[in-house]
Amino acid sequence: MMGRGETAQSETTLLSLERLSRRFGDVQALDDASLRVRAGTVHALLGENGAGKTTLMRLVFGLLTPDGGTMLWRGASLRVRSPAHALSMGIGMVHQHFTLVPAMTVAENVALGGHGRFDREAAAARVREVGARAGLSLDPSARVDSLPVGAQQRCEIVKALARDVQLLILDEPTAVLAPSEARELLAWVRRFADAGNAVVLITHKLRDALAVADDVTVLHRGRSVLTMRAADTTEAHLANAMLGERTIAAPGDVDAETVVAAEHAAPALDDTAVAPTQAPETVLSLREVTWRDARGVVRVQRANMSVYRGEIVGVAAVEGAGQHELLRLLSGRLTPEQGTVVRPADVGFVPEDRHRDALLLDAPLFENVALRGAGLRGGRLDWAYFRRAADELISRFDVRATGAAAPARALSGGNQQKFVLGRELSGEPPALVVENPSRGLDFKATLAVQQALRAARDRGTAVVMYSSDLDEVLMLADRVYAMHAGLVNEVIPDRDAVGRAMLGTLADDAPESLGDTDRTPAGSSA
Ligand SMILES: Nc1ncnc2c1ncn2[C@@H]1O[C@H](COP(=O)(O)OP(=O)(O)OP(=O)(O)O)[C@@H](O)[C@H]1O
Repeated sequence: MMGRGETAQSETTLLSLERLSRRFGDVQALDDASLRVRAGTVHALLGENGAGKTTLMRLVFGLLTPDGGTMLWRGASLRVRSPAHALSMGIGMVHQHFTLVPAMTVAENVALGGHGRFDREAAAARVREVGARAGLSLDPSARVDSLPVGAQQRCEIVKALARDVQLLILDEPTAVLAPSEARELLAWVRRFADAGNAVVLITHKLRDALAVADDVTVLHRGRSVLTMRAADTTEAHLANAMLGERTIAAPGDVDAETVVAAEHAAPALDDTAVAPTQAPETVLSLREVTWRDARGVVRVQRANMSVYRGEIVGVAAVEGAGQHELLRLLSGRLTPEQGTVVRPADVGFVPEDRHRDALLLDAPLFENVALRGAGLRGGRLDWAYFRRAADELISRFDVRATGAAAPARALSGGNQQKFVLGRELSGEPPALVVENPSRGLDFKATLAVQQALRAARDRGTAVVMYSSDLDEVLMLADRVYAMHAGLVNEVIPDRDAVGRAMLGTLADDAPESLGDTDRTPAGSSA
């Protein structure tokens, strides 16, 4: 079955995709896409939002069939009927949106889709065994919905490994992770490949790609435009390939150097912001706000916070510190158990899980536009207006979609994110709360989103943004609140101080702590 090159393991081609094509209605999602994955390697698959990366890997995992082209697995023709079939051949995939059953335990999820009767002890033992072998620790009896996102991802990976996969496809795995978790995951990816397996890593982080991958392939509008050894290329080169032939930047376009500069941008305070001359106008505020989850655990404890007109307030926290709940209290998605929330009727909100919380996937885009502010409207809906608004949003935010009538499901992950952000910004709400706003976006879209947030701030919107990437918080925020174990404190926007406050190691009386009392914005004379 194997190719003739198996003497040197790294020369054995596990998966070979030749000139694949796939169309959805009017959209040619793939057109001449090729990829060769060698055993023992990590292969980074790069490309702009909507370039066709996920579609290509769905062909391999049996979720879609190609219109044309050839797929080979260990040198033999590959026809995949279903994900179960792919798994039985040794091909696994972890999606951008997890497919675990939240109310079931880790062991139950891992056993799901296997054969024979469910044996709790055997399933738990299997999770422990696979986890130990891979160095991915997991409690088999934990319910998935009680796990932080990093552990949910380990569960997805262990689920694939329990089926003895040799090729693991990871679709933007680090997008949901905190930087330390991302480093751990990439180190694991390297070890898994070194053991003779292979990984296809879809990522928007060029630095990660170059750090961990042996080979890289760049897709542009459904075509492979570059394949090389990672050691022979640079971020600027890859960025150019991702932007296609437009290497000379058009006015307002982003060039590769800007991209690299953006990726390496040192966290800096935005000292160009105009200092307000009058007393700042509070748009959002929390006073002694406490919130408890269904199990009685205090997630937000006596929080005090003020957000003024025309500023970006950054929230910095490690996973599970209560930031998820804090953002929902600020945007009116949760009601406090104690304390007072003051907010305008209209608060734009971009939740991190756009699939679950922000979109009706099977509804057309114009109906998804109408979701915004639906609770505030009475009476008839002006559909012609929503169609026009959807068209405008598609062009303004560079959403790649066939039009306002396309269902949200037909958009690539990054384009869904751009659409949701554009929708929440439309109508210029007085306040905007965003959670991981650039998750899943390519570098060009990330810069565009950061620009859009700054522009909203400059128009007077009170913006609250949380990002699991601390550098992004520091780069965008005028003021920073750090959260640790449900406690909210304003901290000077300095990397070390914020980092320590996130870990709960910053004492209240430390000079960097601004305590939990309100401050006027920096530079204010009030
Ligand atoms: N089920 C579908 N129906 C219609 N169009 C689709 C469908 N799935 C994907 N597409 C289209 O195919 C193109 C490629 O999408 P794909 O999800 O593969 O991109 P991607 O490179 O993974 O993007 P991202 O980085 O944003 O996740 C996009 O234009 C998308 O709108």
